[in-house]
Amino acid sequence: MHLGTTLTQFLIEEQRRVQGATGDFTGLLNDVVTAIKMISNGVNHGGLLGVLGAAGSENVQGEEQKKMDVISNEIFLKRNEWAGHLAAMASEEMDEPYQIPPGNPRGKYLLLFDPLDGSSNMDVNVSVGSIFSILRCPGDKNVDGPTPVEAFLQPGVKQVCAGYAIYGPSTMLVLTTGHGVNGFTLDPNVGEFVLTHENMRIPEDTKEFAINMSNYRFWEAPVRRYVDECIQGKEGPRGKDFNMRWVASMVAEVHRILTRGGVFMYPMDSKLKEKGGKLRLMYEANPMSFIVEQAGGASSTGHSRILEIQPTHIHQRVPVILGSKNEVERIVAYHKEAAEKAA
Ligand SMILES: O=P(O)(O)OC[C@H]1O[C@](O)(COP(=O)(O)O)[C@@H](O)[C@@H]1O
Ligand SMILES: [Mg+2]
Ligand SMILES: [Mg+2]
Repeated sequence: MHLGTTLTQFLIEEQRRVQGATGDFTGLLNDVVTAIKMISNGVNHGGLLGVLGAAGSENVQGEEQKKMDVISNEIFLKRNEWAGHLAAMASEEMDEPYQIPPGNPRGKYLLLFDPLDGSSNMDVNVSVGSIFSILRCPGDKNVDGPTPVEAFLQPGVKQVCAGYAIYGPSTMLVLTTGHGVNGFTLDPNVGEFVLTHENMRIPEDTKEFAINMSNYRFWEAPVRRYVDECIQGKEGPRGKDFNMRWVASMVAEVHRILTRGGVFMYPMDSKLKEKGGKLRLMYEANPMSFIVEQAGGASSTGHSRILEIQPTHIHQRVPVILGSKNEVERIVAYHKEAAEKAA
């Protein structure tokens, strides 16, 4: 594959390498990509299309929905419900799994998505994104009746594909099917994603961290220790100065980490304890962890590898610490030391 390859070409080539591929997966990704192009168009036009501001509703998580959250969710559903690739879908914006409408063909895959990530950034014209994860649906696709929630409850290691789109100065799509990570940039004049970032790798070391510092007083001791050591800079135990970033859009943070390294944390804290964390396992943490690991990085809750968590709920939340491998391993070691001391 060479730079300049279109995403369509890339997908067909990749499927050729998989013996017995039916073209189903390529068809599914094409529909996901069409949804992403439509959302990109809406995000880019912003105020011109009247898509800024609140929708006046709340999602299943009790969070205020932005107009563009609702529109993006609808686009994902409509682009993916008709072609017969999917058994069902699950979204951040919907309480229950979305069933393929009666009369439409059903397929063997499950699609999970956060249709618009970082949507609080929409109104201030800062980067937002979409995140998706594809799983195989267990069982027989021709069985009548709705796909049960249990079909979705598979650990992240079972993902067939994960990706995100970032709607920034340019629109990019970054994805993995378990053979490394590749980035494509949307050429708006042609309407095609073109391979621009081949085999993306995360440097193992970094001098940059991302965390919402306003939660400092709620954090657990190992995270405080890590951040305290970073901000002591050259004079502290790390012996080097660190930089900090917080975009409040996980897609933007992960994209920066894939581009130049770094560590991103939305850790457990005392006010999130009851919920289990801030970020959602199945359509935020799992797809991002798959991408990060495929790029040579690491991803953990602080105590365990995110991709190995057995989900119990489609909207389950988890603490997330991901990025440059050596830094994530250091934070995990701090958690282990603290747990051993407490025991
Ligand atoms: O409000 P905070 O604490 O800055 O949280 C920001 C985090 O919440 C999220 O925006 C959650 O995503 P949604 O916009 O999809 O709810 C993450 O992308 C981001 O990392
Ligand atoms: Mg999100
Ligand atoms: Mg969202």
